[in-house]
Amino acid sequence: MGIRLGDNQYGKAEVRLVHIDRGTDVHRIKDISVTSQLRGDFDAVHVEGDNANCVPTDTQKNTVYALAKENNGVGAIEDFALLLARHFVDEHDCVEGARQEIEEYGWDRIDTADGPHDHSFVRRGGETRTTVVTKDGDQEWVVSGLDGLTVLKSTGSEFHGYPKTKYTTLKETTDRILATDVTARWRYVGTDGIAWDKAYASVRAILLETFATTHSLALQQTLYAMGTAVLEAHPEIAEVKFSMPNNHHFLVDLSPFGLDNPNEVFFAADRPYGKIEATVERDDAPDAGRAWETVPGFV
Ligand SMILES: O=c1[nH]c(=O)c2[nH]c(=O)[nH]c2[nH]1
Repeated sequence: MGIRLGDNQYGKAEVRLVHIDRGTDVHRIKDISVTSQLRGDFDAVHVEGDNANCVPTDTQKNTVYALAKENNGVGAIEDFALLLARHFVDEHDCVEGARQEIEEYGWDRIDTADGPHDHSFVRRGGETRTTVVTKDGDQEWVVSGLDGLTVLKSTGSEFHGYPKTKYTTLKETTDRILATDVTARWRYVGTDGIAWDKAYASVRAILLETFATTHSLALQQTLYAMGTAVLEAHPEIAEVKFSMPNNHHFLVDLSPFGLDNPNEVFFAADRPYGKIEATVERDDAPDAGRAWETVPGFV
């Protein structure tokens, strides 16, 4: 009987780190969650319980904190994830690759009567910035993105012309609310010379601008327009993946109360919701390699 260990990776998940830059009295805060995973020659620990090659997950956690200090802070999460991945692969012969995932939670300065406060902050909405660095030997891939970018337009959205069957009840509309929570992931080509923070701010702004200014005939069309606008402005990005709920707003029937309701009062349903997912990609994009992998072989 032949049984062997297949694909595997291990590490510490959701290492929460807050770094305060106290360089001046105007402090800066960075708030992240790091999930470190190592890949390599780990047969012995799985098969025999021989830990000689098993870099403890506790050490991986400590490394996250120590490198934040030695690096004088986190910087762009893409740079910090690359730093961690390179550190683990360089430090241990048995570590052949790594997957370093970072989520970043934004904080804004509290606006006081005397202006933005030096060292008091308020969490920025439900939005999260993300990155995943995958390293395999000398090869590196960076996939960045955002979760929870909640947007709504109160007009400028239609939906009609779809097939009708005996089960169709949906009314065609030329004026509806369009609302979604954008989850987006974009794959960078290479890692050198990319101004990660600038690129992130630009992609986010393009997503918002395009959502706002596209007259929508379907959420699918809006999604495609958003991805196209990102790729047109960013040659260093090869593809963008989206997952976007269609957060339905149903017009409430107020006729029992003798009231008409010309697109003013809505029931905001939380479920079920449409779930619209697509990749917008360049037809000449370089191969994605292992960029989208979670566990190799599991995708
Ligand atoms: O933008 C939309 N796309 C759909 O696929 C769909 N399906 C649906 O019922 N409403 C909508 N709206």
